Amino acid sequence: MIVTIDGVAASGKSSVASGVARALHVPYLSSGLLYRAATWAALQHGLPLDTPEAEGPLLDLLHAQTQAGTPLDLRPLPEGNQVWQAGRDISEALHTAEVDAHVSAAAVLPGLREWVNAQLRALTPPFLAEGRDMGSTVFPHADHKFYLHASARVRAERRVKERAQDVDSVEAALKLRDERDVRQSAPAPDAIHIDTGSGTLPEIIAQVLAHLPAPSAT
Ligand SMILES: Nc1ncnc2c1ncn2[C@@H]1O[C@H](COP(=O)(O)OP(=O)(O)O)[C@@H](O)[C@H]1O
Ligand SMILES: Nc1ccn([C@@H]2O[C@H](COP(=O)(O)OP(=O)(O)O)[C@@H](O)[C@H]2O)c(=O)n1
Repeated sequence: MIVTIDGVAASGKSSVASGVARALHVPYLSSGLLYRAATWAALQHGLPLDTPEAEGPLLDLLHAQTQAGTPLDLRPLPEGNQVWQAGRDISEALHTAEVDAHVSAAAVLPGLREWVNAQLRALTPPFLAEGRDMGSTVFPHADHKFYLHASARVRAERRVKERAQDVDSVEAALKLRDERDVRQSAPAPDAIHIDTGSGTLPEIIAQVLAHLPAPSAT
């Protein structure tokens, strides 16, 4: 079984995916964390991301890291995905305002989208996958699809607890990222839409689970 959970920035995708995945005893995959990791690697190496010409050097860097035995390694832990590189957990560095500000530029590069999608499609179901285009593009034949949304203010008020910024600037940054991500963020036509502003996290997880078959006893 494949379940996709897509939605706008800070709509609750990874928290909901984690709760559902734990209830079902299956892994969840955070596609956004891979986009963030590639962006972080580019920033570390001083690679520009804001032009179409950025794609070649970025893919070369990712390829070279793989060849050197130090690839960006997504670990789909149920309590929260991590990315490791060269024996180090780099996950914390991926959720900074700097990565937030550059990731959408990287995510428009078609070669980077292929790099992410190939890694996700190489995995064996059952799993949940969360991001923007999991249900529309990457796993169009998924068994169950969800699309999460909430007002920009609600999302900013939640995210501000994770960033050292004020709520107005977090809201402005979220809206800007939504605009920049609009191309890959169209909901799959068969996705069930859920407003995560209208309930607590356990309630939203229960709402998703109500649409899914009960987990097997084994
Ligand atoms: N009802 C809710 N549904 C989803 N997330 C919620 C809810 N209430 C609070 N949150 C919080 O919102 C924040 C953003 O959620 P997150 O899972 O990081 O979103 P995304 O993966 O879409 O960026 C998290 O701190 C999460 O715990
Ligand atoms: N399937 C996906 C997932 C993320 N992304 C990109 O990766 C960025 C970070 O995604 P994320 O899911 O970690 O972001 P949040 O919603 O958690 O803030 C997004 O702003 C998009 O630019 C994408 O293009 N396609």
